[in-house]
Amino acid sequence: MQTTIFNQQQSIFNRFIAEIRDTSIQTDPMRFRRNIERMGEIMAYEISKVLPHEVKDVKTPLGIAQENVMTEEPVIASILRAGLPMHQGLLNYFDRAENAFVSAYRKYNEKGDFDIHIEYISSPSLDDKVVILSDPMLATGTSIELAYKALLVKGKPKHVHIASLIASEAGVQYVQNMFKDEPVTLWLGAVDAELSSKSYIIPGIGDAGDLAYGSKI
Ligand SMILES: O=P(O)(O)OC[C@H]1O[C@H](OP(=O)(O)OP(=O)(O)O)[C@H](O)[C@@H]1O
Ligand SMILES: O=c1cc[nH]c(=O)[nH]1
Ligand SMILES: [Mg+2]
Repeated sequence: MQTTIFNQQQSIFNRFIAEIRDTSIQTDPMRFRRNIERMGEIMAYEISKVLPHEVKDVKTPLGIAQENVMTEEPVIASILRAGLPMHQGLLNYFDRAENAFVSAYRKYNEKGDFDIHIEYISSPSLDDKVVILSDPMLATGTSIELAYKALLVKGKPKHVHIASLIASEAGVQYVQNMFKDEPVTLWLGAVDAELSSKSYIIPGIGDAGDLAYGSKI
């Protein structure tokens, strides 16, 4: 499966990743959300390079220009709630995209184990569409898996681009294995080595949803 890991190259993207990890900067939730949005924008730009393009005539006030432009818009599908700022970043560039949202949250029991619950889905038809499935965190990979399966009720995409900012090695392997026979491309900001006993990414960033929107009860 084609997998791009952004922080393996030098770019301004790495400063944004560093800032969302940094506890002294995480105290500013607006900066946290905006950094995630900015990384969504950069990912949109990189993903756009592999989407179908065609040379079109463009009428200017002084003549005809030929430009190689995208011929179809993706559907941006994001996992609530931490996916919201990244969704906005992707949508800032793919501004004519259709949009889908899936809720997925970890419901913990007394033992500290959790199940992932999907209770909400809102999506256009996905039949034969290019879908960007976005979630800033890919820890075990279960949220991506369940969100994708829930979205299939809305149709079978022709290609899925999975976009995550921080992933764990185990989560990447899980997703690569799950989608090994499917037309899926992975776009990752950084891949961290470990998962904690509570399935948090180490060193990771902590809880992305809480950092963006505050703790929940
Ligand atoms: O790969 P996984 O092990 O499934 O973990 C990743 C998921 O965890 C986070 O959501 P969370 O459940 O914390 O919900 P939230 O966005 O509402 O905080 C994150 O945004 C992913 O959706
Ligand atoms: O490290 C993690 C794992 C899941 N969800 C998060 O927000 N962070
Ligand atoms: Mg969370």
